[in-house]
Amino acid sequence: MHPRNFTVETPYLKLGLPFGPIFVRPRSLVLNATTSLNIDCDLSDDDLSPTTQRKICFCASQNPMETQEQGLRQAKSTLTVSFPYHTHQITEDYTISAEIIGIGESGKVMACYKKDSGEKFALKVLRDSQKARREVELHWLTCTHENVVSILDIYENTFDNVKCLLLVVEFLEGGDLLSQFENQGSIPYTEKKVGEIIRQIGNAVTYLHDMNIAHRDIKLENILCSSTGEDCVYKLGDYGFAKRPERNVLMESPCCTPFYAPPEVLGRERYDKSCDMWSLGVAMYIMLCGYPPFYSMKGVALSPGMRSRIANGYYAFPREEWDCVSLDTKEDIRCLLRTNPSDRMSIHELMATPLVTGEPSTGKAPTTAIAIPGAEREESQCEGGIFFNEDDEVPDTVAEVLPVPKSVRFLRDGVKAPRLHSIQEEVSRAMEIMRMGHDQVYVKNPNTSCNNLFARRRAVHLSIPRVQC
Ligand SMILES: Nc1ncnc2c1ncn2[C@@H]1O[C@H](COP(=O)(O)OP(=O)(O)OP(=O)(O)O)[C@@H](O)[C@H]1O
Repeated sequence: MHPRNFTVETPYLKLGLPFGPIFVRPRSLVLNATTSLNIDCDLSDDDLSPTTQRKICFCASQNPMETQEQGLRQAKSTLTVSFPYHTHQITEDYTISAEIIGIGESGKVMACYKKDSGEKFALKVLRDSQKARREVELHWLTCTHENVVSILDIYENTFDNVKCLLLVVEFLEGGDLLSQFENQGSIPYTEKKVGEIIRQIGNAVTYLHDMNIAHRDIKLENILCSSTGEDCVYKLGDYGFAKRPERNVLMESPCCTPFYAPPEVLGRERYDKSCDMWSLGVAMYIMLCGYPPFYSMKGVALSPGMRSRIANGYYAFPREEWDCVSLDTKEDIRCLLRTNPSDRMSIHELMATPLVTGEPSTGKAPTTAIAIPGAEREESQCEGGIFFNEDDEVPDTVAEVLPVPKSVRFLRDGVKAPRLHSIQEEVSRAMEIMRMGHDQVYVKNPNTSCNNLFARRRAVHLSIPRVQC
């Protein structure tokens, strides 16, 4: 689409982007994501002779494009940040449109158009920070993969004395997978379709994990679709929580290998990757039945009950939706939703499953999701089924277990289901808890919180009336 057809150049202040005066400079930079990290990851341990190791270490701390173009700057901290970026104003190259493509926690994603070709792209603006730089760096390192959203250009521009990183990425017309799923009524996808989605996203995750990068925020909103048709290509985006082992431990050692890394660092790395596998399990579950495995029944953000159910792996495969799903696929989900990170299926194991490869299934019998006394009692009602009492707390005794999980009752009783988007928010917060070393704490607004437990305590102790939600 050409910008002449529909867009008027927007006053940037309206977008909260007070672009300054434009300085025109000759430029020709096209980002080329060949990066030193590829080099250090592609080598097997055997290849790591001391000379090679030193060479890699050197490469890892140098930006090979540093001298390529005026306006391109090497990031200041070479050990932690290594991506090329422009320092001239983005408006010299792109027309920023008022069209909002999506809204995420870190702000709006806007449409922008390349001035010389009229091509549409998506623009993400991040306030410059260590976290933002990590996001851009890890995304840039992996963005040449066909199932990762490609980065076209990166700018470092200052607006009102606030330094920002501007990320121009390919625009994916099909939008995010959660919206696509909801737009068709949250009707479960077939196993074939889920297998195809997981195959593509799994390819991206394999690529990341093999580079020792954990995405840590895999969810349907962060899977972007090239189209709404059968030929859709699925791509992983939003590296806001992505992480790889601390460079100062793994890279600053004299020979540039993990020999000096303490076990907790290596352990954490494995933990982070297994967090991705758990998320893939949740995504698969949602796509196969139309509701998530874990959520609060009271429509509140992450309740104590939901938290406990996640921690204990209490979820169900209610028959109504899951009878038509193969035993193998349910078993895959069980292996992905294992509570102990080290027991969880790895990405390589997932990629070898019949669901992903499309090969005939072995038809092996499933194991139970979690062994709790009395769970067998429910088998007739819901396979692998567990939990849920009225107060959204984890049941203390088996007697409190309901035969039909409340999690799906709203579907059967014709009650309007909560939008998956709001449920996903809760799952996202659960993810925050699962991430080790997460650097954001979510604090609810006490005046508007609908959390029942909090409301009860507030009413009892402070005589403040309950919020009507
Ligand atoms: N390249 C793109 N093409 C099309 N839509 C996009 C693109 N990038 C982002 N979006 C839309 O914008 C939404 C938010 O984008 P993104 O996840 O990158 O932002 P965020 O602020 O990091 O969000 P989050 O809340 O997940 O942290 C996406 O869910 C998607 O709907």
